[in-house]
Amino acid sequence: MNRLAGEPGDADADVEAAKLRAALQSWGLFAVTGHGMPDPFLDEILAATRGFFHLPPEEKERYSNVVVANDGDGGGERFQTEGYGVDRVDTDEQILDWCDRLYLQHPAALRGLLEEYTRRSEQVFRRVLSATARSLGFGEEFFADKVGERVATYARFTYYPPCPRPELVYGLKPHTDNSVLTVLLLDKHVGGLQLLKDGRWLDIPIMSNGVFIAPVHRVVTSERERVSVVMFYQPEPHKDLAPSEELVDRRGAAGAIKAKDFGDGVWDAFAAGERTIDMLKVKIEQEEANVSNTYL
Ligand SMILES: O=C(O)CCC(=O)C(=O)O
Ligand SMILES: [Fe+2]
Repeated sequence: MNRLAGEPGDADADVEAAKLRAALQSWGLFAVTGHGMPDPFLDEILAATRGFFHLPPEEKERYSNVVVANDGDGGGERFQTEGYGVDRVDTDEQILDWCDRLYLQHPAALRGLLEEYTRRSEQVFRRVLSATARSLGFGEEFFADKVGERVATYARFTYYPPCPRPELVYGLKPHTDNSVLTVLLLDKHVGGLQLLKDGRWLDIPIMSNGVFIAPVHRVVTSERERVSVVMFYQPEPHKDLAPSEELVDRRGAAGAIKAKDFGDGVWDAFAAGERTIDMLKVKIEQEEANVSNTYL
């Protein structure tokens, strides 16, 4: 991490940025070292995560992502993105995942740790973002300006229970994340994360630090339990998502979509097992159709 920082024109930082670019273009994932977060601190986060998921079901249900529906229809239940439980199930055909999640709500035991982790991993995120811009020959603020000062950070804790038939079910089905960058804190003892590269699924070896992910990935189950803590970084909700003019020859048909609209739809893509980028293309086309209809 430290080597990525440098004044404009700093040759060492340029060399590191070029390595970063190569990693992002070929793999979309890399291990982060030198981030300054001590191992005991990261261990504590993983232990607290495991501790939460080991609580009796009735304790965890206090954070449930299924809540009473206040839709005036006389009761019923409704899924909300936040909270503890399995992901939303839309159809009988949907591929289910062998995991429990805790998203955006944080029990007291995790809160303090998460605040500290949020502060420190945002520094990692910002440094990588600047280096990414640098590696493409832009000023360090190039992407940071697009993301905004108050980056939206979503923390997700995932528990993969021991699975007696790992050959039958994924921990998490193949997907891409919808974040600018994802910082992933991996279980130190049990692997399972796999990455799709040139049509083949490759195991990501266990590393003691976080990694960043952009490509299609999935998690396989095993007979041992596993946890992970994921931080998704997204632009401020009012920001436009669009290809940077500097990065495309011609803007062509690609339009913009609000970061919020994109984020709101990501569950649909995940539940359907679709790539987020494909969904983004469809959304942009729809938005453009709506705009042109307005002017007809
Ligand atoms: O648990 C992992 O290693 C990956 C989790 C993940 O890909 C996600 O939550 O989007
Ligand atoms: Fe993911």
